[in-house]
Amino acid sequence: MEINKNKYSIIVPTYNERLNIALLVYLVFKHLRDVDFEIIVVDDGSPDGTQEVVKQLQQVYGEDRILLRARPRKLGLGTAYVHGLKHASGNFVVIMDADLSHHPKYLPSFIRKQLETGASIVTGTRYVKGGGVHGWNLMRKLTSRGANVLAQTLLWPGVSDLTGSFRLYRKSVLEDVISSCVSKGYVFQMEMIVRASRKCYHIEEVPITFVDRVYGSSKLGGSEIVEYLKGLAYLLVTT
Ligand SMILES: Nc1nc2c(ncn2[C@@H]2O[C@H](COP(=O)(O)OP(=O)(O)O[C@H]3O[C@H](CO)[C@@H](O)[C@H](O)[C@@H]3O)[C@@H](O)[C@H]2O)c(=O)[nH]1
Ligand SMILES: [Mg+2]
Repeated sequence: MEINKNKYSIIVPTYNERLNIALLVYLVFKHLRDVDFEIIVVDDGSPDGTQEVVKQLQQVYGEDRILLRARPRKLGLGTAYVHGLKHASGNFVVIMDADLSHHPKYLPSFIRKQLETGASIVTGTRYVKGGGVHGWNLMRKLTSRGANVLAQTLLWPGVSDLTGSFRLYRKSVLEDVISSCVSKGYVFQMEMIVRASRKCYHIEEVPITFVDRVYGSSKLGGSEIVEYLKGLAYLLVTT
């Protein structure tokens, strides 16, 4: 097999993920053995001491492998990615959640898919054969499905999972797409992929199973849903 000379910057936004972050880091190292990567944790001043755990992980794995790029307070998921990206030294960037809903075991399939196809974006999808969701209640399932069906019908971007955030990007592409995004919260995932599709970037998908978190709770609230609907309307008129 050809040697993979790419470097992958894995951006992990955290807000109160003290109980998850160490396991996540351990699993990333376990599943990415022959790959050059760094993990960039963007913590928004978590009151639970997430940053203390990250500092301990830096002692174990090295400050060149685990980067802590904190912000003073909770400033939203979309802007956390923008912040992490500024510090990324890889030519590819992976974005994933800290709470193990995005399992690091899928990382090799994202990388393989990109190498095989030369895609600019590989997005994890729950909504094709081989993918799925575990552990969500009916309300949350309906919210996710509804959000996807709505955006799918109105914006037809040609991607099956618009709101998922487990993705691999060519860094230059992420920089380009991110600079045209206006949303700050969860709606960001949808805006990103719609804009990328409008810009005709090569997007591939890999199936993933999203398993609901064991520790802590979701930060997705009602206000995020309102923001999502606003974002959808905005994209509808502007793209
Ligand atoms: N730095 C930072 N991190 C945040 C913030 N809000 C959430 N996070 C982090 O972002 C990740 C996802 O947050 P969750 O609260 O666990 O989201 P979820 O409800 O499980 O939603 C997931 O699935 C959605 C699709 O159904 C996705 O849209 C969403 O991005 C996420 O992957 C976690 O690592 C969490 O700590 C924030 O304001 N700032
Ligand atoms: Mg989660």
